Amino acid sequence: VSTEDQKFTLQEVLDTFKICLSENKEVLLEHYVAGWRGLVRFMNSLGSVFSFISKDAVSKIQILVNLMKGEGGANYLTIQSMVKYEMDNQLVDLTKKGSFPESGCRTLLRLHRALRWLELFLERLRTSTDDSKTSAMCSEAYNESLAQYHPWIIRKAAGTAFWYLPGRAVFFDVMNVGSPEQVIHLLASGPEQRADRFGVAKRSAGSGNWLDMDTAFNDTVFAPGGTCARQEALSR
Ligand SMILES: CCCCCCCC/C=C\CCCCCCCC(=O)N[C@@H](COP(=O)(O)O)[C@H](O)/C=C/CCCCCCCCCCCCC
Repeated sequence: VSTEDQKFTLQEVLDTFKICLSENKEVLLEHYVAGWRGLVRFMNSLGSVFSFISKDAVSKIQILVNLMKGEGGANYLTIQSMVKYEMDNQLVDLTKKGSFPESGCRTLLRLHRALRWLELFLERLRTSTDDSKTSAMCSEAYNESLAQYHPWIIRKAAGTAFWYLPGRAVFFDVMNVGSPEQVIHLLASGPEQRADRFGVAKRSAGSGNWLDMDTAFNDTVFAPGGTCARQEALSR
């Protein structure tokens, strides 16, 4: 049995995100990428109807891996060093069809927004009941997060794929953490604990969500002032 085929648990994936955070509170890209690989394995185990979604995640993971392994790899140890390097060297595309569609900043922001969807979805799963519909939970979480960044055609395709999601019991099963009660217990840790778990905690008091990368970018990476414009540009 190859490593790829071995059973994996949600706990392991969450732990991988947890160790993203270095002692000096920087986010280690290597572990962030490893966490994403775990999520892709979950997605792949849910059926081929989601392959267009996992393919996009995989290609974005690959962009980060290529940057980490490339000539400038030393600059891609942490999110903070990556953003500094790309901003200092004008490697970030600031227009919709810019020169750097595969910048680390742009790519990571998109992946990180997807983690916001996951946060919202897992919270719904935690508070759901036996007869709750995963398609509705998924769709609500999507509409509250990623949908605002996606064009109509992607929203439509995502909405269609959600109808093919397995039921709540299957989700609990693939998490591989034990009984439904144990799953709920795992998911029950408060937002602050989850922040640590995913390793991308908010940095400043008063900011919003634990996975609000836009805030994290603001607080930790971009120089004070003028940050909104830069974020806007990255969002395109
Ligand atoms: C045991 C827990 C179960 C959960 C298992 C799933 C875990 C996976 C976590 C997240 C998956 C979402 C990955 C999607 C990345 C999307 C990044 C993105 O926004 N890409 C778009 C923009 O990119 P650029 O064109 O600007 O480069 C791109 O256009 C998107 C293309 C694909 C469609 C994305 C639809 C997203 C749906 C999110 C819900 C995922 C449901 C997965 C099924 C469980």
